Amino acid sequence: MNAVSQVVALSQRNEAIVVDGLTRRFGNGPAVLDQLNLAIAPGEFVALLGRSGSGKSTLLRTLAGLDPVTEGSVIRPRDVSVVFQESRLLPWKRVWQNTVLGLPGANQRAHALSVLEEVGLGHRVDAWPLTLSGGEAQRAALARALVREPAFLMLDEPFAALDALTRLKMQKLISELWGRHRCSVLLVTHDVDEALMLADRAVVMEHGQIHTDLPIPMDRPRRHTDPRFEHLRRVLLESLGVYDD
Ligand SMILES: Nc1ncnc2c1ncn2[C@@H]1O[C@H](COP(=O)(O)OP(=O)(O)OP(=O)(O)O)[C@@H](O)[C@H]1O
Repeated sequence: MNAVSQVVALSQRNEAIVVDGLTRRFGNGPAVLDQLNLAIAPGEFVALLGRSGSGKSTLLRTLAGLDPVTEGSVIRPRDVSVVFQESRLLPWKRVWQNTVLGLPGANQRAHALSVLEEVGLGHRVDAWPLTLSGGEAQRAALARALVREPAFLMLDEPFAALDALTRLKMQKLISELWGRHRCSVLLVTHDVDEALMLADRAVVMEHGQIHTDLPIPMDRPRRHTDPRFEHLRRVLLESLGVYDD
């Protein structure tokens, strides 16, 4: 069985993500996603890059079921969570209440506490969202995503608004959480180094399609000093058109 049929077979057990010939248009405009194909294996970490306006967020929103499909098909697990650039916490609910919002079942607070502890926010469980720092708010958003134990976690530039040091800490946290939960991850990022530090594969979008699909065969934990890092960075920057003109 080849790799694609393996992924298709797994998708029939609701564990993989398979995007087949996906097209998305807004009104009569050009296709933002143009017969796009992408497969993500269970537990795989994929970084999605591309120039501004190349359709990354549209792809993610479509995968999350937030945007309709014009043509083609999307197969994905039922349990998905999305973390956006801004935390989207409800300001009138405490952090722990935000974390378990909408979840059924008893022991909600204990459940929230354990996941908030896991993301390093155990000391802020009763805080109001507006009193959190940017990094803390994104930790809370991650806790809210993880508490649902998603089979597929989508991250849309979750660290873009954070300062450089907080961003590095959050990358480390994501790497640890993924190591523990082993869900499939799609991370939208503009940051080539972030993709190389975290992902198994980096895919680059262009003209509504996947233009580059680059495996990142480096052991974890990764170091910027790994000699393969510089080579992969150059390949990715080239595919993003950084060296054009
Ligand atoms: N609701 C909408 N109505 C009309 N056009 C839209 C809508 N949402 C997105 N688009 C268009 O689709 C294209 C892709 O947008 P998208 O936000 O997916 O790009 P992106 O790669 O995520 O960009 P960025 O990196 O700047 O966030 C853009 O040309 C955008 O104007």
